[in-house]
Amino acid sequence: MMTDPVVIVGAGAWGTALANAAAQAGRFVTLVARDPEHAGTMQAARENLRFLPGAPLHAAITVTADLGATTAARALLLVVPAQALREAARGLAHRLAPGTPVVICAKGIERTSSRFMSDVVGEELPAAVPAVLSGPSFAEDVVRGLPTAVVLACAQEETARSLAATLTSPTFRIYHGTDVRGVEIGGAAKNVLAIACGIVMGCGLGESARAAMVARGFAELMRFARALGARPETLMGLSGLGDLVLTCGSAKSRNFAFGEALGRGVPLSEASGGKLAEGAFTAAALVAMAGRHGVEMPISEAVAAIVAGEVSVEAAIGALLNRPIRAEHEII
Ligand SMILES: NC(=O)C1=CN([C@@H]2O[C@H](COP(=O)(O)OP(=O)(O)OC[C@H]3O[C@@H](n4cnc5c(N)ncnc54)[C@H](O)[C@@H]3O)[C@@H](O)[C@H]2O)C=CC1
Ligand SMILES: O=C(CO)COP(=O)(O)O
Repeated sequence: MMTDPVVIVGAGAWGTALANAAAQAGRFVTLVARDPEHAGTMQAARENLRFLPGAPLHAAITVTADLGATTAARALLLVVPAQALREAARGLAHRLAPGTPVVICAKGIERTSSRFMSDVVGEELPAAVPAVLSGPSFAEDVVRGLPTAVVLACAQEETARSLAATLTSPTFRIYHGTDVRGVEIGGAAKNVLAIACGIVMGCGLGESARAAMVARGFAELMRFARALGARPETLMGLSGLGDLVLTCGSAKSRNFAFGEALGRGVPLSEASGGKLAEGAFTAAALVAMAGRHGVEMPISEAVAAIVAGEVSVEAAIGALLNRPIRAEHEII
């Protein structure tokens, strides 16, 4: 098992929840916030009042804004929004020891480059060992110690196993694997599909329509993953099916809530309520990548067009409902 300390960069909701989970697993944790004032308040209040109020920080967590703390990391978790991951990784170059595992916890695709998160880390931190953590897990549940299961993938199987063992606990169960691409595709695409499910519910189309959306969304996710060289069984696991079930079924998901607001007619500029809805940024990159690989993703395309303001919710739903009916096995 890897020795301490675990360093977490990004003190939002997920970084805070993961800090508590790692501390529960017996690790000493340094949580690095970008904003010194936020770090100081968290360290003093022993709570993340801004992003995850109501959950006390474990005593084994130290909060700081000093990136120098990352130099001692034996394992580093990168927990910033997907579109900020490159900047955050760049800030760590020249600090990390070669071979340091960097566990990417963001769920998205970089929209300016259409790059997956592991590729961004590969470009910015070429001496690090990239790993990806994903799966059905609301920060609010994890920080309270409710039972959760996620998956951690790294191309080096032994590193995946060791990282998972370092961070796992009876209530935060980390499975491990080597299919980095599959795990990151599941996390990125489910956010886009959760927006679609939110739209369905916000429009009042009903639970049956939502179930159809989950099943057809899963089918397009599988087509995409296969074309990108991921293993289908990865997407049938926690990152993929597991996370679709969670985020397409709960208004606690920020992506779902964003879609639901759009479905209720809230303007695009207000629909997120100031919260992070990763799928809104990832949708266009996902669809562009699918296009380059000749993969049809009609639901994701509809979401991308809606969030780009190119089509109304009503027109997008009408287009989906009027697609030709084909044999189901031809389109899975
Ligand atoms: N909240 C949740 O339940 C879960 C979130 N995630 C993923 O984790 C990622 C982060 O999400 P949350 O923590 O929930 O978002 P959040 O909005 O709660 O917090 C984001 C944090 O990142 C910081 N940040 C932004 N840009 C930065 C930069 N360049 N350098 C350093 N820090 C920076 C912000 O100051 C903030 O502390 C997202 O990709 C999300 O999909 C994954 C699983 C669960
Ligand atoms: O990824 C998550 C749960 O697995 C969190 O979902 P949201 O980002 O939609 O809130």
